[in-house]
Amino acid sequence: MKQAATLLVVDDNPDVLLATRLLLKQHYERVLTLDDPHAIEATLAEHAVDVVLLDMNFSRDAISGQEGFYWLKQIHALDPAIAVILMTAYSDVQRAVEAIKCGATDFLSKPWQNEQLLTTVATALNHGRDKRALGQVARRAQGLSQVMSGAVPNLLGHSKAMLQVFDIIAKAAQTDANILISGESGTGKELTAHAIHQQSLRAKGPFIGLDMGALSGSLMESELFGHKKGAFTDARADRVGRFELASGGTLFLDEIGNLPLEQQVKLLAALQNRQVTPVGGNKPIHTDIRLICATNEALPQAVADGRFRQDLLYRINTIEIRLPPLRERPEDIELLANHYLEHFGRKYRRELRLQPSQLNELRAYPWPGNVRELSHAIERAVILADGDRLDTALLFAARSELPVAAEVAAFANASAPVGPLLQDEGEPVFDLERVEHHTIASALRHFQGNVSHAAKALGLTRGALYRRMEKYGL
Ligand SMILES: Nc1ncnc2c1ncn2[C@@H]1O[C@H](COP(=O)(O)OP(=O)(O)OP(=O)(O)O)[C@@H](O)[C@H]1O
Repeated sequence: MKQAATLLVVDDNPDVLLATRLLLKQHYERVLTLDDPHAIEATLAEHAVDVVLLDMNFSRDAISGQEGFYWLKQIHALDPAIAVILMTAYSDVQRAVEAIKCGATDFLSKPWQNEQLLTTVATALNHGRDKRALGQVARRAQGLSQVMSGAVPNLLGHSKAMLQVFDIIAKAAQTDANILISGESGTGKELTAHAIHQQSLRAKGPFIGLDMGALSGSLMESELFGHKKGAFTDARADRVGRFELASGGTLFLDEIGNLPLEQQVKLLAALQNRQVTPVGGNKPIHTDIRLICATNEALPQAVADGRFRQDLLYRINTIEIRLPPLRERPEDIELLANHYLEHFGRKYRRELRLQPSQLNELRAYPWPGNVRELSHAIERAVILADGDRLDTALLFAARSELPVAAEVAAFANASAPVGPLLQDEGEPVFDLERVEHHTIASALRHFQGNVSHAAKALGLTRGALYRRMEKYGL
């Protein structure tokens, strides 16, 4: 049986090309030949070549062998993992050593025995594959260290609604089905995606996330599929895309509703064909991922509005998990609040307890920012607590800072001038930080805790808004 490999023979002697091709064709799936080394670049761009057999002497400079060295360097500049065997009729040990030092995998002197040629090609092929695999591991490791975060907290809850969620997670985790997680901001969609990955057969593989709310369309494409050096102005080196990084594991696409239509087509094709082509490249890369998407908007509505492709929605929502907002599961508040109290108590070395009346207030509050808001509220109250008691006012500090309706209305209408923030006595506030804090709180309140929408209205990326929310404890 022929081996799946592509070989390229470059020699300006047509007899050598014919003889080599006839011999190698019996053993390898594809054998390409070139009589002019200037065509090497175009050939390598078109085909994934594993081994090049390269003549050392072309007509320009028939005996020194320098031309062979020149083309060897050119090949490795295009793809350092290609195995190159140099061939010459003027063999000597000195040149063999030089060729290997310059990166050739092996050296072959003409005329050769067929057996000798086949053994050299087979060895070079293995060598090239090892080198390619090592390169991929190194590139993936580099990419992974950039996108993987640290330990992930557990998904907590004992309400009926959350028990149902845990049940779906356990069942879905055992399959490779695509999963769509929906829910308001801060309900734990990302945490749920981690939980699925950790319980799945891919748990030992990578978990790679990408927030579609934080990137522009073209950047998203390059992040998803990778890019080749020179594909666009800032592409100074090849970049591995998240699809490739997630191979063997899980790819988590947050805020999938923000993916522009043009990129939706490409994502659909990547999922259907199980391969991606980096931006500026032409060689598809096979991928093996489980896809989990998250959204805090109703995608069927986005489909009805013509903003989201129906075929893509069907492809990504084989299993749907809806995370209930915290206000629909007040039974979970005590568990979560005590969890965060202990967590932040340890972090800030404070021993604090919640009073039953405080718990009742926590249960009654609607938590538009869901679990994220609850955790921030507890963290702030722990930091600012006096003695061993939590101050109820501190727990709800964010609530008391929420803006009045008139300002929300002004904010909602972008064309209406928003007047200065007024203190109680009617004096304008010129403290930028306070104004920023107030405006962000207004936006979040107006969009009912939807971070993406608030970020868009504020002209910030979701990442930038989250950083400010952390800063102001929102
Ligand atoms: N059930 C839960 N148990 C413990 N922590 C939770 C739970 N749900 C959410 N959290 C915490 O709340 C915060 C927000 O969670 P996460 O980022 O998963 O929410 P999200 O729905 O993906 O939010 P967004 O849509 O804004 O990205 C995180 O700190 C997370 O650890």
